[in-house]
Amino acid sequence: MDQQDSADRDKAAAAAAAVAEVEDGMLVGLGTGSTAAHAIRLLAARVADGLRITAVATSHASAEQARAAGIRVLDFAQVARVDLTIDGADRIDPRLFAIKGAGGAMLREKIVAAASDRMVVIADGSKYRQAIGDASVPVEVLPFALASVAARLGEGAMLRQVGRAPYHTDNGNPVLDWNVTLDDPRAVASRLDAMPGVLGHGLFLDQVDAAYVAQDGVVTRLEQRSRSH
Ligand SMILES: O=C[C@H](O)[C@H](O)[C@H](O)COP(=O)(O)O
Repeated sequence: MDQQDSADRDKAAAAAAAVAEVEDGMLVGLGTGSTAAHAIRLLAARVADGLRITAVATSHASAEQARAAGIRVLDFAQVARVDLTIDGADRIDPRLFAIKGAGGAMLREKIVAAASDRMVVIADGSKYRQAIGDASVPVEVLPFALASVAARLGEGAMLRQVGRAPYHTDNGNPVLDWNVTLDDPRAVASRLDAMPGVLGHGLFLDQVDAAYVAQDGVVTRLEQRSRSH
């Protein structure tokens, strides 16, 4: 088995562990990305077997996948609370600090995570580090503020592109991938949170309640002991 197959198997194993937490009657938040796609597939299989749930999605792609697989997806704009959200991450560490947004969904993901009683990250072992820090931080910016925010972030900020065109999120906004030192993630997050024109970013420092990380088929659960939403 090549490395990609084994990472994909680990993504599926982590997803299965999280999907096992879903109970009848729950409103489930569906994350975005290749690992979350496994969770949606496995959840749909449980729905086909009789599990009764509703869901909200953090991206158009996840909503489409879920609906096509038979999951009832509500409009999140009408939803105040979510029971359990299952989502991927680009980096996760033992503090349950995460970097998200390689797929551009971090703003909706953070909004849904903040509305969730429990937010669980699922990841293969390649995402796990002793401390987050070697991935750039995606920053979603109001188009009006693009140049001014890029100037404030400095040389480390690169406009995300698809081919030669600027990438746009599901919200219609551009993304700056910011290569920044993360010795003090809270200071970096506070700086971004306070910057006019920044709509959201991929540093998740207070949202993750638990993580399932799978390496070579072995799933490890990391649990945040005290988290108040
Ligand atoms: O914007 C995308 C999300 O934050 C994803 O959950 C994250 O990038 C992980 O994606 P994947 O499971 O495909 O590695």
